[in-house]
Amino acid sequence: MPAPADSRDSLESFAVVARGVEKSFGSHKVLKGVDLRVEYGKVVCILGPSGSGKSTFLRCMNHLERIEAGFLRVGGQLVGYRQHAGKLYEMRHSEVARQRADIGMVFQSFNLFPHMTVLQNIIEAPIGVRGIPKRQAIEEAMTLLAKVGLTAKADAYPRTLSGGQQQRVAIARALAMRPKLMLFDEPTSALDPELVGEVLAVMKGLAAEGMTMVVVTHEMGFARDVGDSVVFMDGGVVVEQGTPSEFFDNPRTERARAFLGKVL
Ligand SMILES: Nc1ncnc2c1ncn2[C@@H]1O[C@H](COP(=O)(O)OP(=O)(O)OP(=O)(O)O)[C@@H](O)[C@H]1O
Repeated sequence: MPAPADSRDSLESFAVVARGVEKSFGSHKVLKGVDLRVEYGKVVCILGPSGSGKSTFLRCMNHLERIEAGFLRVGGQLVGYRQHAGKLYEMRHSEVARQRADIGMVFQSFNLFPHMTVLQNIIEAPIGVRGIPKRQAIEEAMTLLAKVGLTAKADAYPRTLSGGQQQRVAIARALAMRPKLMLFDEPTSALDPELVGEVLAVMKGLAAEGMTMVVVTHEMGFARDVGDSVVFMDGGVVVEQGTPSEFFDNPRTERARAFLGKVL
């Protein structure tokens, strides 16, 4: 059970505050006390070797994984837990759903509904979860499709789209919920190399608009060019956090130097 929140970290000025987050799968401790702060309007890129716990940590941010120690706040609210009379209680499913509505998530594998058109994929949650009138949801979806360059594909089914197009739809679908925070879990890892650029360009546009973004990525160029800060994870902890130039040009730890030596 996570420890009760520390009042110093309940600052609303941070989009995300994590302190001492721990998570195990069986006897395998994957997160061993992760600390992180993300300011509103910033792009934080999480880098690190395979198996270092990056995706697990990201999934904790919207309670897709339940943390076991430490605490995690998004938008000033504890993720997945409610505090009452000094005790913590895990949220009911409906409360978690309400909390997740403010947090957009884009996965490596797109996860579009195959039996729905692009437009239906985008309007489903705004109508069903947010209660937005259908006409308005369609108008907003078309604006988002224009933003990701896919106006012409509104009536297409996902299977007829390239991976890059499907991922751009997935981004539009997440944005349709008007999230305050966007989480990206290796959004280009499943794409053919020639399709990576179109997805990164959409993400770069979002960053320029001031969207708060946490991005787990193996795209070092994106982290360097678009990230406001880079978080380097290894062995279930944050080993370094700094500006991209601090990290890429002057890594402080041997572990970061070894990682960069392999990926650059
Ligand atoms: N649901 C799960 N059940 C059991 N083990 C898991 C589960 N999810 C992740 N793991 C394990 O936790 C460890 C960290 O996985 P995670 O996906 O967070 O790493 P990562 O840093 O994102 O790696 P990659 O860059 O390869 O995606 C790995 O050893 C993985 O096998």
